[in-house]
Amino acid sequence: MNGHRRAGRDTGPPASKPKPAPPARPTPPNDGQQARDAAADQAAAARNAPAGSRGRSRRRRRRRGGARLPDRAVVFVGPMAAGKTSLGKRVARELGVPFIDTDAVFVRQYGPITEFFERHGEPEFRRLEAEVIAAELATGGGRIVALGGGAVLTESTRRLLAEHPVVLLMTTQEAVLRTANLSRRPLLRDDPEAWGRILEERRPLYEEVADVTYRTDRATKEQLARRVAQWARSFRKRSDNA
Ligand SMILES: Nc1ncnc2c1ncn2[C@@H]1O[C@H](COP(=O)(O)OP(=O)(O)OP(=O)(O)O)[C@@H](O)[C@H]1O
Ligand SMILES: O=C(O)C1=C[C@@H](O)[C@@H](O)[C@H](O)C1
Ligand SMILES: [Mg+2]
Repeated sequence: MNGHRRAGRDTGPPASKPKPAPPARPTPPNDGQQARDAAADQAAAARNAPAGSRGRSRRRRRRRGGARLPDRAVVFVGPMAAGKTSLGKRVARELGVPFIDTDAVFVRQYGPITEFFERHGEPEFRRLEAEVIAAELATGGGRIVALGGGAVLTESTRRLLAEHPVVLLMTTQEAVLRTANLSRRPLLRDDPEAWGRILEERRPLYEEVADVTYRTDRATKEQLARRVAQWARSFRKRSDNA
């Protein structure tokens, strides 16, 4: 599992694997790849099924009856501009649950993040960001919560994530520089190439908290939203089985 603490599909570290230039987005439908992705999603769901429910008949029954989203936040983490906000919104729509973006909650409470960084510095941002996240995760009910790119730096946040299904979104620096609006991201505004360096520093933390990884530079938002929604419906934390 390439260092993942819990089971899930890991499509591999994008920055360190030699690979052909990524296709221009949106990625054209690729039936072979889609079939492989669907099979991988089902395998991940089966691995995470509650103890005693891994037989084929139980899985079939669950598909027919429609698996339910866990009664808690499904959390999106990942590097800056990987797609946590835009994909999170789509997955929430797909599942019919609320979407919360903790960066947006922060902005409502404390003002624009770029200005906050300039006035108060990163440590104060992290302290308040962790408070915002803890408050959101304490709210029950099925929903999607997208975190800021650096939220996993805070240990108390990582501890809270152990109780939630966590989706790691990964992409490449090339894709980010092509698509993202860097002026809204204070850590990248003056040095866009810092994206890769920051990712390498944070990668172990992302992998520590993640239950599953999806690459957002290899499929359209629509394709990914369906896959992630399906995964979220069938995923159960190991602690749920006790
Ligand atoms: N397949 C995809 N999935 C998600 N986002 C994509 C995809 N393809 C392109 N994008 C684009 O990537 C950009 C970055 O997305 P977004 O703002 O959701 O990232 P983020 O992870 O929330 O970033 P931050 O860490 O700064 O909050 C957006 O312009 C989005 O439309
Ligand atoms: O990766 C980061 O450190 C950040 C990502 C954004 O989502 C914001 O939370 C903020 O700009 C910091
Ligand atoms: Mg975001």
